[in-house]
Amino acid sequence: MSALTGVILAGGQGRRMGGQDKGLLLLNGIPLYQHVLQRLEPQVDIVMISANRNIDRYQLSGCQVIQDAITDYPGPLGGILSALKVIPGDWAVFCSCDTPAIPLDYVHQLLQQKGDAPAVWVCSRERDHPTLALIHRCVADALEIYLQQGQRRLIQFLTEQGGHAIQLNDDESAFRNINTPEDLLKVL
Ligand SMILES: Nc1nc2c(ncn2[C@@H]2O[C@H](COP(=O)(O)OP(=O)(O)OP(=O)(O)O)[C@@H](O)[C@H]2O)c(=O)[nH]1
Repeated sequence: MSALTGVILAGGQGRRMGGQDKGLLLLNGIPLYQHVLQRLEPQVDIVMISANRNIDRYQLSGCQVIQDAITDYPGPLGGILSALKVIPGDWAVFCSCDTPAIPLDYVHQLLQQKGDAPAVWVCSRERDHPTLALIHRCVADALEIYLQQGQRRLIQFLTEQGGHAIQLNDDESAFRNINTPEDLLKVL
């Protein structure tokens, strides 16, 4: 397999967080995206960060920062498309910047169980987590058309491409994501 790139999705608007850049919020004194970076880095060959503001702060991590080609906050699929266009290998594995306790083997589990699918994503016992996804760059052209049509639904797109969910049985706390100030207080 060619180089596997991990991509931290940190390009959202954070409306439920009052418009703050969620990836830079401090959890135990460390920016949220750094928690993800620490857990993702050992699982992949390269890490890139998908961000649309505070680029210089994300660059301090030493990772390449990719900005969305579509500029009006197209949602996670916009970050996924921009990343698929620049990764050096065939596959990228994605993770939201707001999920600081991702399993240390989720990439391994996705790789082991993907079969021939061009895209797989995590589901836990409770729900789907489509921003924890392993995606082949062959879907990039179809994704560009999907976004040009104004469509934004991640699971729908991945399913149309022949993708499927893979269930991981880790404790639900591994998949907890932080969307609101209350969520942040709960994990502090
Ligand atoms: N590159 C990129 N990433 C995004 C975009 N929108 C969301 N994301 C990322 O995708 C993940 C899930 O995003 P959400 O929590 O649904 O959206 P959000 O904009 O961060 O927050 P809300 O505005 O409160 O929904 C987060 O890691 C976001 O940073 C976008 O337009 N571009």
